[in-house]
Amino acid sequence: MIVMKFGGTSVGSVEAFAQVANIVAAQVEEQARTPRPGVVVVTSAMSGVTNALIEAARRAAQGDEQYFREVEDSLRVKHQFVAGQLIEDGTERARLGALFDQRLQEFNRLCSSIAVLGELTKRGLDVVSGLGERLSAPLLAAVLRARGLKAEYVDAGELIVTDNVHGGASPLMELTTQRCRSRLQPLVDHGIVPVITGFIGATVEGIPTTLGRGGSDYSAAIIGAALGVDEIQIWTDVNGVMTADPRIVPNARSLNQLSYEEVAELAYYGAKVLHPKTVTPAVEQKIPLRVLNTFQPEHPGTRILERSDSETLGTVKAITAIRGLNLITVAGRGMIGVPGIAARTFNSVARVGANVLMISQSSSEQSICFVVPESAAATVVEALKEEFKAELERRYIDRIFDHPDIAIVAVVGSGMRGTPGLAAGIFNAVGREQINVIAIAQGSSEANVSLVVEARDTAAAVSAIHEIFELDKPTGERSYNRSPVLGKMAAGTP
Ligand SMILES: Nc1ncnc2c1ncn2[C@@H]1O[C@H](COP(=O)(O)OP(=O)(O)O)[C@@H](O)[C@H]1O
Ligand SMILES: N[C@@H](CC(=O)OP(=O)(O)O)C(=O)O
Repeated sequence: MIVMKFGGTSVGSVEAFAQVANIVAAQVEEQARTPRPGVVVVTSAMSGVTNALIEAARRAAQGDEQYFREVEDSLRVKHQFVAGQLIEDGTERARLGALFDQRLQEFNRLCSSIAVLGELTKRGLDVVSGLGERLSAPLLAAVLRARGLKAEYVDAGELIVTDNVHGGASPLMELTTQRCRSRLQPLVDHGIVPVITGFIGATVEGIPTTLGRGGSDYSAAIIGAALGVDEIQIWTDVNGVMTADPRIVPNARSLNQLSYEEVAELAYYGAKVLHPKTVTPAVEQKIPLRVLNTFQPEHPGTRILERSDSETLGTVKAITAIRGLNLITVAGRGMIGVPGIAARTFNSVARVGANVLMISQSSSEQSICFVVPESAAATVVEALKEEFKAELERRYIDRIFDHPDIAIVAVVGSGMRGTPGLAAGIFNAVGREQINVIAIAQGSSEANVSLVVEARDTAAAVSAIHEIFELDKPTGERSYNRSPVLGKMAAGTP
C-alpha cells in the first residue's frame, strides 16, 4: 500500500490532472500485484489557489470587498474548466458544480464577515486558506472516476486531528491513526482510492486548521504513518530532490538517494520540494519516501531512506538557502564569563515566540548572534533590550542590534563533520565571489554546515559552493573524493 501526494503544480492544469490520473492508474495496477494492495491519494490545491485565497482574505480585512469576489469567480471558472474538459458524465459535472458553488459561497461569506469585522484571525485564515484543497480533492476524485478508477473524496478534517496552533498545526497521532484506519482502510480494502485534501486538519472539536504552507507533504506522511504504508510518494514538478534549487542552479543534479537526516536539513533550510516536518512521521516507522516528477514519471526520482548511500558518506550532497531572515547580535566585553547570558537571551526569544534558525557564538564569548525570521526581529530586539536593561546600563553589554536582509546558506551531507577541508572549500568558494560570510555554524548535526550571507549574495553563494564541490557531476566523476581543497592539494594545484 502506498500514499501518493500531488502538489499544486501537479494539479495546476487540465493536462496535469490527466497526467495525475494516468500515474495513479498505473500505480493502482502495480500495487494490485503486491501482498498489500492499495493506493491513497493526497492532493494540494491547484497551483496559485492558496495564495489567491490568502490574499483575498487579507484584502477583505482591509475593507476591500471587490477582490475576493473576483477571486471567487476566477476559482469557479478554473475548476469548472478542468471538470468540463475531463469529465463527460453530465450528472457528475453537475454534482461537482454544486459542490464548487457551495465551497465558493462559503468563501464569499467568510470574506464578507472578515471585511465587516475588519480583522483576520489565524483561525479565520485557516478556514479560508484550506478551501483550495476542498475544491481540488473532489475534482481529482471525479477525474479518477472518469478515468475508470474507483475513487472517493475524503476531507482530511475527518482524518487528521491536530492541536489548535492555527497556521502551523501538529497532528495528534493516536487519534489521527484511529480515524485514518477506520475511515480509509475499508475503502482501500474495497479497491477504492481515497482522494484526500492535503494541508488541512481539524482540532478535536472539529475546528479547521492548516499544517503550514507546503503542508500537503506533511499530510501525506501523517496518513502514510497512520496506515503503516510501504512507501510515501511526493509527486512534484522536478526530478526528485536536487543538489540545489534548479531555479538558482540550472545544472543542479537529481540525487538518487538521501537519508531522512539529510532531507530534513535540506527542507528545514529552504528546499521547498519538501515540507520540513514531512519526514518525522515516516522516520518513526522507517517508511521510505520517494520524490518523483509528475511530468517525467519514468524518472526514478529520489529515494529517502534511513541512511544515505554509503559511498557518498562524508561528501556534500546539496546546497540550499533560506531568505527573509535577520541576524540578531548581543555583544559586550562584560559578557565574558557571565553565566546565564545565553539562557536569558534565548528565554527572551522563546517568550516572544520567535523561531531561532541558527546560533553562532564567538569563542571569546563577547557576542552571541542568532538568526530569526525578519518578521520577528523587531519584537526580539525589544524583548532583549528589556531583559538586559541593567547590563546595558552597566556596559556589561555594549550593544543589542539586528542585521536585516540576510540569508542562511546550508551545505548538507551526512557525516561531513569528519571531512577535512570542508570549511576551506566553502570559504574558497564564497571568497572567490567576494562574498562576505557574516556568521557560520556547524551545529550538532553532522549533516549541515550553515553560513549567513547578505540576502543579495544568496544565489551567488549557492552557485559558487555548488561549483567548487562539483555537485553537477556524479560522485565518481568529481576531481576529488571528499573535499575539493584536498582534491587540489592531492593534485598539487593551489
Ligand atoms: N533541493 C531542491 N530540489 C528540488 N527542488 C527544489 C529544491 N530546492 C527548491 N526546490 C524547488 O521546489 C519546487 C517544488 O516544490 P513546490 O513548488 O512546493 O512543488 P509542489 O507544488 O509540487 O509542492 C521545485 O520546482 C524547485 O524549484
Ligand atoms: N496548498 C498549500 C499546501 C501545499 O502543500 O501546497 P504545494 O503542494 O503546492 O506546496 C500551500 O500552498 O501551502
